[in-house]
Amino acid sequence: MNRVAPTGILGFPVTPLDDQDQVDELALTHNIEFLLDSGLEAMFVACGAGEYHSLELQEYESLVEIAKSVVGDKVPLYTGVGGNITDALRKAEVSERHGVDGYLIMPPYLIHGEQEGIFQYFNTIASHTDLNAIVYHRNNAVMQLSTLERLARTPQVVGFKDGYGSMELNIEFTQTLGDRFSWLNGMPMAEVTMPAYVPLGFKSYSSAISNYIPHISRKYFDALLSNDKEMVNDIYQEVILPINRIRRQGKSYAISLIKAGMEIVGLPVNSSNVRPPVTPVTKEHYQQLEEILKKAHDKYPVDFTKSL
Ligand SMILES: O=C([O-])C(=O)C[C@H](O)[C@@H](O)C(=O)[O-]
Repeated sequence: MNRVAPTGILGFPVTPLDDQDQVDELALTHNIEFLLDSGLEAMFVACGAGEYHSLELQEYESLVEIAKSVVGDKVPLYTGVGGNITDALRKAEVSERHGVDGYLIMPPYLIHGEQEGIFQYFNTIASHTDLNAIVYHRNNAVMQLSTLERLARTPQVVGFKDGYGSMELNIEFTQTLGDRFSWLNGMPMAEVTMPAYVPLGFKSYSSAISNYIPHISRKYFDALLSNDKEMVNDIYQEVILPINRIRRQGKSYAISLIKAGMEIVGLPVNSSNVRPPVTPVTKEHYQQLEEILKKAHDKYPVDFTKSL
């Protein structure tokens, strides 16, 4: 097992649902192919953006199976596990059976734990299979350094994904644990905070907007890495900030705004089809996103150039 977490722009495909609330498998295949063709460096299926919270085991398994058949060995494939720990262990087994590279361990369901409990939660799931594991640091799974240091002794744990946003903790972690982990930015619309994360050694991020404008995510990340401040600023002002202003206005826009963006650019997703408590984007926000994307495509037409 290659004990290295993926770096670069990480794709988090949504789970397309049809009008009968069934997973639209053809659409999922198409969308993953689109992300691969756009040069994303890894695929994370059935995670937050993939409506993990609402998937039953059979649906989960078919998502993993489809993703594996499309992704093959082209890029690393990760799944989401977490929530209810018993359920997470079953999903970890499914992931292993289908030969994926690893899983992202999302926070426990609802309950808050002490640091010992958070350690046990992550460690139990990470050591349950031989797959790589990335721990998702956010909400009710916020760690102190000593907890992360303990997890560093578990070989399966290859990555730390921050969705909490404490720069103090991030600096403490990266300074102390350095190369032991790959550091992933998993903040809401991670492009927004990536300029602050790159200097700390975060070499990758989960990108919601890469589901519909992957070429702009790429241009932005390349500009960040090459210190092209003008390009970073242009894309920030023209695309990232305006989309994020909409994103902040909807509690479930981490999912439904992605589906809206995909529908607007012509990908096979019905943005009204989401599962509660997620709600679709309002008409007003949908139209605002349409305008932003139109301008963005005029200024940054699609090209499939992968960074070297
Ligand atoms: O678990 C997940 O789906 C993610 O972390 C990806 C999201 O797109 C996240 O980066 C966000 O909320 O923008």
